[in-house]
Amino acid sequence: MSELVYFCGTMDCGKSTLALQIEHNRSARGLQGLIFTRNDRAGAGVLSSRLGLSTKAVEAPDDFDFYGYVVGQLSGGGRADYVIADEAQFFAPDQVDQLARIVDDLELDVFAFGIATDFRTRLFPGSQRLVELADRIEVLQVEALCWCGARATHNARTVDGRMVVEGAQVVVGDVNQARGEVGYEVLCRRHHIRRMTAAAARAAALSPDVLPVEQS
Ligand SMILES: Nc1ncnc2c1ncn2[C@@H]1O[C@H](COP(=O)(O)OP(=O)(O)O)[C@@H](O)[C@H]1O
Ligand SMILES: Cc1cn([C@H]2C[C@H](O)[C@@H](COP(=O)(O)O)O2)c(=O)[nH]c1=O
Repeated sequence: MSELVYFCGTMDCGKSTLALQIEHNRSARGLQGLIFTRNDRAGAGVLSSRLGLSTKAVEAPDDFDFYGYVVGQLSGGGRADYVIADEAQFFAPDQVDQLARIVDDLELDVFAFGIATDFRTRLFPGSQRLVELADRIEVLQVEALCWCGARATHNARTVDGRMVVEGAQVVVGDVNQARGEVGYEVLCRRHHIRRMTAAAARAAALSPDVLPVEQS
């Protein structure tokens, strides 16, 4: 039975790496997949992982018809044994419906990868639809960690090093960005709610308010 599987986790937890591994293992056995992505940091038409691996992919903008594309491939004599879709949080809800239709009508497995929530802890529309429609939701095994050592469950956005909670939902970027740029940091819920990034925690630890009082 074919499945729509949604692999989700925070930024930097290994989703794209897993997508590349699934692709590698299946193509090593002679299967042929269709690989889609949207807004990968490495540029259009690329699925890339921070481990340095990447592969070519079909860029899927907002008006892209996943179902139509796969049907076009198959009816044109092409092969498609499975589908991989990275950065799925950026897909429109209708596009996630198309992915489900690929599973149900064309009987192909679809493996979708993406973060669930944005920098304000709100679900992306595409992620919400994946939660609603997926046969299976898999949370990645390798945990990204908050600076405090707890499992990171949320994505924070920083501007010039400070955590922000207002702004456009979509801003392509990365963790560990230089000062002055929009960046991201993964945090546990406790520290996301307190807006306590690693830099803020360091600053608080150095603050005179928390230094021990000298004994006279
Ligand atoms: N130099 C490194 N050595 C080992 N593992 C690394 C290194 N750099 C990144 N990684 C691993 O890659 C993960 C990020 O993988 P990636 O597929 O790019 O994440 P995602 O797609 O979820 O944002 C990190 O959590 C870490 O486990
Ligand atoms: C939290 C958050 C993230 N993004 C962007 C930043 C990155 O370009 C991607 C996530 O990619 P990754 O491979 O999972 O690291 O999403 C965004 O646009 N808005 C957000 O709120």
